[in-house]
Parts: sequence; C-alpha cells; structure tokens
Amino acid sequence: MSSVTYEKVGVLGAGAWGTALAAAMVRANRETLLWAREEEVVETINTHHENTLFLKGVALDPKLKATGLLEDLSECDAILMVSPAQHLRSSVISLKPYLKTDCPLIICSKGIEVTTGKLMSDVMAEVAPKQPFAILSGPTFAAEVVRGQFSAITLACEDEKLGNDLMDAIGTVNFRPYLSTDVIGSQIGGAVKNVLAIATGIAAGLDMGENTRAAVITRGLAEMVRFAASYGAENDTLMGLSGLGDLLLTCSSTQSRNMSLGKALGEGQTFSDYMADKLSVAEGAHTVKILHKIAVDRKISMPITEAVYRIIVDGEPVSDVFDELVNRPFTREDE
Ligand SMILES: NC(=O)C1=CN([C@@H]2O[C@H](COP(=O)(O)OP(=O)(O)OC[C@H]3O[C@@H](n4cnc5c(N)ncnc54)[C@H](O)[C@@H]3O)[C@@H](O)[C@H]2O)C=CC1
Ligand SMILES: O=C(CO)COP(=O)(O)O
Repeated sequence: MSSVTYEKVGVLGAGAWGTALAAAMVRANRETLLWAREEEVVETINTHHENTLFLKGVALDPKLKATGLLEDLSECDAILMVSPAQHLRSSVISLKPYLKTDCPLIICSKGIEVTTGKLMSDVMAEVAPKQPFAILSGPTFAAEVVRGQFSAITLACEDEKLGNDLMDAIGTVNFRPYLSTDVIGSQIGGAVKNVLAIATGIAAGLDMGENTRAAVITRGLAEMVRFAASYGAENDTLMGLSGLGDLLLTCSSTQSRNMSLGKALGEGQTFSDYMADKLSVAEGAHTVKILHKIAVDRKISMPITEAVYRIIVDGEPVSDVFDELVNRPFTREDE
C-alpha cells in the first residue's frame, strides 16, 4: 500500500508548543501554516519571524507562515491541534467547516476536560466523530524543540497505517516519534504529570530536598498507573515517553510552567497572585479539578493529587496539606 505524504501541515494554536511544533514541521520539510488567535502573534511571525508573546527571543524560519483565518487551513493535509485542553472542543468545532473529511487531526493538548471529565479523544469522538486523529505526547519542552534540540515523543493512533504515515510526515532525526496504538494511555500520562509537577514544585518551594522530589515522582507514578489502569490503558505506555518520560522531565525543571507554579505556591505565593500576569497555561491547575473527582468516583487512591486539589481548589495552606500528606499511616508500596 502506498503511503500518504501530508505535504501541507497546519498547526492550530500558536502558544509556545504550537510555535515549536510548527518549527519542527518546517524542519521536516512540510509546507507549514500556523494559526494564531492573537493578531500580534500573526504579525510578528510573518514580519519579524518571532512569536513575541509566547516564545520571545527565538528566531523562527522565515518559511513559517502564520494566519489568523481558520479557512486558510482548509487546504491542509494534516493539522496539529495545540490549544489548551479546555479549549480543544471549541477549536475543533470552529475548524470543522473548513476540514477536508480525510484530514487527520494530531491532538497535542495535555489535559482532561473539566466540565465533562472527558479525555481529548472522547471530545474528538463527540464533536468530530468521523475525523481521523492521533495523539502526540511526550517529554518535550517547547523551548528545546523550537531550537531543534533532540527530543523523542509518542505518536498514538488506533489506525497503525495512518500512524506510520504521520510519523514519516512529521518526524526528523531531532524530533523522533515512536508509534503506539494506545490512544488512551498516551493521553493519561500527559494529563496527570502536570498535576504531579505542581506537587514536585510545591515540595521544592518548601525546600524539602531532592529525596522528596524522587519520592513524589515515584509515588506520583504509582497514582498515574492506578488511574490509567482504571481506563484499561496499557502499563507499558505509562512506562514510556508519554508517561514516565514526561513525568521525569516536567518534575525536574522550572522550565515547566506547572512545576514553577507549584514552587511559587510552596514559597508562599497565592495561586491567583501567581497566575495574575501569566499568559501561558499551567494545565495541571485545571486538570486537578476533575482528576481528583474522577479518582474519588472510581475509588482510586491518589493522595498527591488530592493534596494539590486541596491547595489549588480549596485554598488550604500548603504546609498544612503537605504535613498531612507525609503523616499518613505507613502502608504497602504496592497499594
Ligand atoms: N509548552 C510546552 O512545552 C508544551 C505544551 N504542551 C501542551 O500544549 C498545549 C498548549 O500549550 P502552549 O502552546 O504551551 O500554550 P501557552 O501557554 O504558550 O499559550 C497559551 C495558549 O492558549 C491559547 N488560548 C488562550 N485563551 C484561549 C481561548 N479562550 N481559546 C483558545 N485558545 C486560547 C493562546 O492563544 C495560546 O496559544 C497545552 O495543553 C500544553 O500542556 C505539550 C507539550 C509541551
Ligand atoms: O508538557 C510539557 C513538557 O513535556 C510542558 O510542561 P509545562 O506545561 O509544565 O511547561
């Protein structure tokens, strides 16, 4: 069977990640068009080859073009969807009238829809049930991908032939996709790790040390695995790039917006003060609202997630919540 080439690629959403992915698509020799919500972003990319709002100071390839018109994406052979998770639904609905029926959407948002508890694949099934789609997720800070530094990433697609064609279209030596068919598992890692990165950041802000960070990552991984199992996800997926890989990255660096948010909370700032002047999204602060609820409904033990929920949603003092977290009764490691 001949493979499809996907020459023209669109990217919807020109935050840090959408911009970095668009740069990666240009490097993969795709004819790339980046759709931005903000006029300033369209303008500065097209005239100065820089995204001054979301990736300031990084020179973009002049071949990368931006637009503010969704209809300009109508000729695309594949489109990467890079809006924040809470806006994926409205983005797909707005784009739908301009989509070719066989144009695959590659979902790059990491999170769970707060109002419905749905994964991004469930949102797709509801709003564009006939559109082919894949999930792209893994340990990839935008600032490194945009500079062309080596990164590996999971591309998950139920249709293996489509997944292979998409890998060939978007992959390069320094942007290396690995194929998976576990669409569910590959979304859960990316959504849950953002909440755990907030927890790791809080521990760092409280000056709890490196042993604590390793403990939060490892016990957090146990929460992620239990949560994923309740969706029938494959354990190997959680041990791969989109699970453990992204958890390690995001919990290891203040390049992470989620970890930075946690660190600020640990150092005593309030959530609203910290977020007040931020344009960028800290997905974990949204996801935690619904993640905790689903965990309670499904009776899944997720104490670190619960701690983040109590701090961000209930506004409880960080030190009280973390004291309680570490003072729980001793238990088995496999529980
Ligand atoms: N930045 C990164 O390194 C990575 C980000 N991601 C994921 O990509 C997704 C997008 O994140 P970033 O590009 O980093 O965003 P960002 O934080 O850099 O920028 C915010 C984005 O939100 C958009 N936005 C704001 N209000 C909106 C609305 N009402 N409707 C639709 N869009 C709206 C802005 O246009 C902008 O694209 C998130 O789910 C994130 O978890 C995934 C991998 C890496
Ligand atoms: O998802 C990411 C890296 O893989 C980016 O993490 P933050 O959203 O916390 O910056």
